[in-house]
Amino acid sequence: MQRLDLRGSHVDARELRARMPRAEVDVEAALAVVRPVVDQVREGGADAVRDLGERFDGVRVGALRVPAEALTDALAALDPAVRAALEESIRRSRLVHADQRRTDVVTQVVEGGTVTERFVPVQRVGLYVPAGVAPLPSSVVMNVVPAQEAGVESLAVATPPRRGSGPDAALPDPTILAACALLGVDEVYAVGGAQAVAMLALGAREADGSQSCPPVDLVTGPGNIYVTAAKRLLRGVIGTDAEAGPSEVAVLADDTADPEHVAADLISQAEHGEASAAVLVTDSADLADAVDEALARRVPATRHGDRIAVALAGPQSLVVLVDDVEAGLAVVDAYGAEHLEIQTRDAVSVAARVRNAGAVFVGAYSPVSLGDYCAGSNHVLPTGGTCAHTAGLSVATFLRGIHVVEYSQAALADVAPHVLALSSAEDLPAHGEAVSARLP
Ligand SMILES: NC(=O)c1ccc[n+]([C@@H]2O[C@H](COP(=O)([O-])OP(=O)(O)OC[C@H]3O[C@@H](n4cnc5c(N)ncnc54)[C@H](O)[C@@H]3O)[C@@H](O)[C@H]2O)c1
Ligand SMILES: N[C@H](CO)Cc1c[nH]c[nH+]1
Repeated sequence: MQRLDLRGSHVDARELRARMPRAEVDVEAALAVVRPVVDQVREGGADAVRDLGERFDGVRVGALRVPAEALTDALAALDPAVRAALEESIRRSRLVHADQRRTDVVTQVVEGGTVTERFVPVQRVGLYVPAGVAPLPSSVVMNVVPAQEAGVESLAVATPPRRGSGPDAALPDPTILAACALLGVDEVYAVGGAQAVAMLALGAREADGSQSCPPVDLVTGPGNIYVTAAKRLLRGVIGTDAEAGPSEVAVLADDTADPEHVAADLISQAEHGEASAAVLVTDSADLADAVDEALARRVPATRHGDRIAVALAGPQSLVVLVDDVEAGLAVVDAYGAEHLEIQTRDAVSVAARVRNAGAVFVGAYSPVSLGDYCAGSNHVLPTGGTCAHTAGLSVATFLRGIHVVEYSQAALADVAPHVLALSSAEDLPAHGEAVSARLP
């Protein structure tokens, strides 16, 4: 990996941010691809979705919605070890997400005047599950469990169809289907990429006028640049979660870290694809050298070594040398990684001081891939530095807090002079008149 040596230099947060590279993800170019895709789905409905699937996934899907038997067959055929793993992942995820449920909050503002924040689930949501480079059944769990725990009534999963011409071609990956079945999800569409986001957002009708996919209110889930660009383009028509694009890991480590662990963790996220980012921030040049040596050994030996090597050699991946862990904290905060590992002395207190990260993994035995599958935490996390303003997927993503205001006449009369003063300050007297009309 390339090196950035910040030792001895005092760089402020803004400059640090500018010097920490990201993958060269050209969202503008992706938007140019995605805009006509969205227009085509808007105008052509279900047939347009089929045409786009044929173009981008190399397979023409008949029924966009996966038949119920395909879901039950996939579950019946699921490898028992994978089934047990998915069940454990679901169980842990439910524990964490059930604790995120919100109860209504009633605030007595004055005698006779209350404001209640009532948490209401989004009615219908679309959950995107990636399957381009690799099918991600774990992303079914990460999308569906928080939506279910929030109490969402209607949820639809969209995921790309498989290429080829065998009996299962044009159906999604069978483990993804089995995960949906395990979670009781029966509305699954064999549609991927930007056309999936457009179909979920706009709905898709068949040529005979029947509704193939009713539109949703919110689309969540990770995906590649086209999925991300479509979510950005359709925001407003639908709500969206964070931009969960190409995976990233940053490791803040000192000389107590095990270089084999660090190398294995950097490789694990680089495995997602050539645009993935792996960053090591350390005050130990010896550790940096040992990690480089471990990478040189491990990358060629692992199954997806080719794409990992591209990701690690890319401008988005690097080793940053700093004076001490304090300076390292400033670097990782400026970078704002999707996943941040703390492998230092006193990792718990270092982790407690992190301000920007999608999720933080503390100490030697909390590798990022534990969070990908079975920690109980959510793996749909903000990338590209968007953790500075947006959190990863949780029950809160699927809830809206609605304020319910209830004042008595006396409580209204009490505050009326203030309302009248503000309405006249804003030159909106009718606002004030709506209050005075109620008072004797
Ligand atoms: N941040 C997170 O929380 C998180 C979690 C899991 C995965 N991820 C990321 O999600 C991404 C998944 O991407 P993926 O590609 O494997 O799967 P994907 O399902 O997101 O994308 C595949 C789809 O992209 C469309 N597509 C492919 N090439 C296209 C082109 N040239 N023009 C238009 N559309 C095209 C196709 O329709 C295909 O079905 C990875 O980058 C991974 O790192 C992120
Ligand atoms: N690392 C991904 C989040 O960036 C999540 C994932 C799914 N499968 C494996 N990993």
